[in-house]
Amino acid sequence: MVVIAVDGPSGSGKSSVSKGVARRLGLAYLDTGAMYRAATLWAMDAVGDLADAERVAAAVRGMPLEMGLDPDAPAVRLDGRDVSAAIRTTEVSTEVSKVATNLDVRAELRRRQREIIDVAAQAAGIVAEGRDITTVVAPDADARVLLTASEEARLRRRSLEVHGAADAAAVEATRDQVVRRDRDDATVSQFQVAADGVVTVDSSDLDLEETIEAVLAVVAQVTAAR
Ligand SMILES: Nc1ncnc2c1ncn2[C@@H]1O[C@H](COP(=O)(O)OP(=O)(O)OP(=O)(O)O)[C@@H](O)[C@H]1O
Ligand SMILES: Nc1ccn([C@H]2C[C@H](O)[C@@H](COP(=O)(O)O)O2)c(=O)n1
Repeated sequence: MVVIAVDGPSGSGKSSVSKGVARRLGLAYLDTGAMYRAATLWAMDAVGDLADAERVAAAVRGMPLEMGLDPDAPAVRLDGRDVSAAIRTTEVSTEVSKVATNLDVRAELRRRQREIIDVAAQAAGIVAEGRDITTVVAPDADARVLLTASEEARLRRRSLEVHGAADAAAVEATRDQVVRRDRDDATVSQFQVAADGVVTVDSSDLDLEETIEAVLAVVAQVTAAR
């Protein structure tokens, strides 16, 4: 019965590290960014114009979303259809901040995220990751971590993931998905500086396994101190 909250900027490693921590501790895993991506896909189909804040929020309130919580297969379903791949396209990545900065959408997704976390907390527990989990969605989580990495490291990682290379051209092609998106998202969430009681883990010079170990060490330390 443990709740672990992880926030951080794009490419800091939140998803990979949170899944690793959930696996190691036998916990559920919630990718809240995937919920914003699913909302974007749903609103693109249902509304079209993502600048129409009221219609987008109404569509999201009616969105039939199911979040898989298995860290080995966190499937995302919309109206029964597996959209795990469809929510990761460049189009959704480019548009998602328009939906994530809609305050009525945030209120609806926050309500759903809290419900999922509350149910999971009655069982083994959960690792939930995103931009506002440590500060807004689950500020009472047992362990709260801000996962950071230098802009250079984050651009290199995302570039390797998307383009299979980290040369200057590939890094430039990735910049919008990392730097511009963080700038837009930071207008509604605080994920660049740790809030009070949130422990920062800087993964710039760590590999994935070392980062998972560093987060597990924070969890062990803060839960032992309770
Ligand atoms: N410590 C690390 N060292 C090297 N590569 C890493 C590390 N952490 C994550 N990565 C790699 O960086 C890429 C981005 O990681 P991930 O998708 O987990 O980041 P994220 O913070 O969830 O990003 P976003 O918020 O944009 O979805 C992945 O290819 C992942 O394997
Ligand atoms: N708690 C959250 C989670 C995500 N977002 C926004 C920020 C991103 O642009 C988008 C997709 O997230 P990603 O899959 O890249 O982690 O969703 C947010 O505002 N709050």
